[in-house]
Amino acid sequence: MSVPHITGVKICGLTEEAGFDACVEHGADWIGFVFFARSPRFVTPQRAASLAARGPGRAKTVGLFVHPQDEDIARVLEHAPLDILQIYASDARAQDVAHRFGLPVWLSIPVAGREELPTSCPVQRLLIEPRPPKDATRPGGNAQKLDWSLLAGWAPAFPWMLAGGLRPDNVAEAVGVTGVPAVDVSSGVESAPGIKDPALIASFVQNARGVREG
Ligand SMILES: O=C(O)c1ccccc1NCC(=O)[C@H](O)[C@H](O)COP(=O)(O)O
Repeated sequence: MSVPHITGVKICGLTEEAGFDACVEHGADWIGFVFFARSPRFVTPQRAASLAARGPGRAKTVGLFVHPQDEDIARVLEHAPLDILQIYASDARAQDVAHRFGLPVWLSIPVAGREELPTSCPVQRLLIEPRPPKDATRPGGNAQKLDWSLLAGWAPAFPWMLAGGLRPDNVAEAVGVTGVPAVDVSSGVESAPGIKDPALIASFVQNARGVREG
């Protein structure tokens, strides 16, 4: 008998209580805080700490950093209890961060074609997402969808996650087409940039998981 595999769900870019509480209530696996100042989802380390203190339930907290210096990460960790560091950086820098901070590191990999899919994982998990538009002001969180057909039949031996343009109404198809073990969403569960909608969070988690449950 095969054991049902449940899709992991990360909700990224929490800034306020209602959204945070909805992630906990609906059983998100990971809750992300964005420490990139030019993002509408930016939170201070103190704000992230105060949200996390509400009790993340079974969820783990993920801190997102863009090409961080060690001091940037250390300053956040002084206040906010992060379980995982998600970074935009080179493979070597990501490994360096993992060694320095002793925390699992997830590395974002922008992809535009099948030839860019990674063949190995230098850290604990890779986040596969689309390359940002040329005029983007941030490398992720742009509600831009990857061509999922690039991932059909891709079955790496390492942990990975799909991000970019996912929404409650397309996540089941994304999981079905790609077979991805975990998904990441930000814009698709927002009522306005930086403001999460609890009802969209509920639907997203349910639809992401529905593909493989039951
Ligand atoms: O969200 C941001 O503002 C952001 C800023 C800088 C780097 C990354 C950022 N977001 C990354 C993510 O939240 C995830 O990759 C997300 O699932 C994809 O975003 P979206 O397409 O908005 O769902």
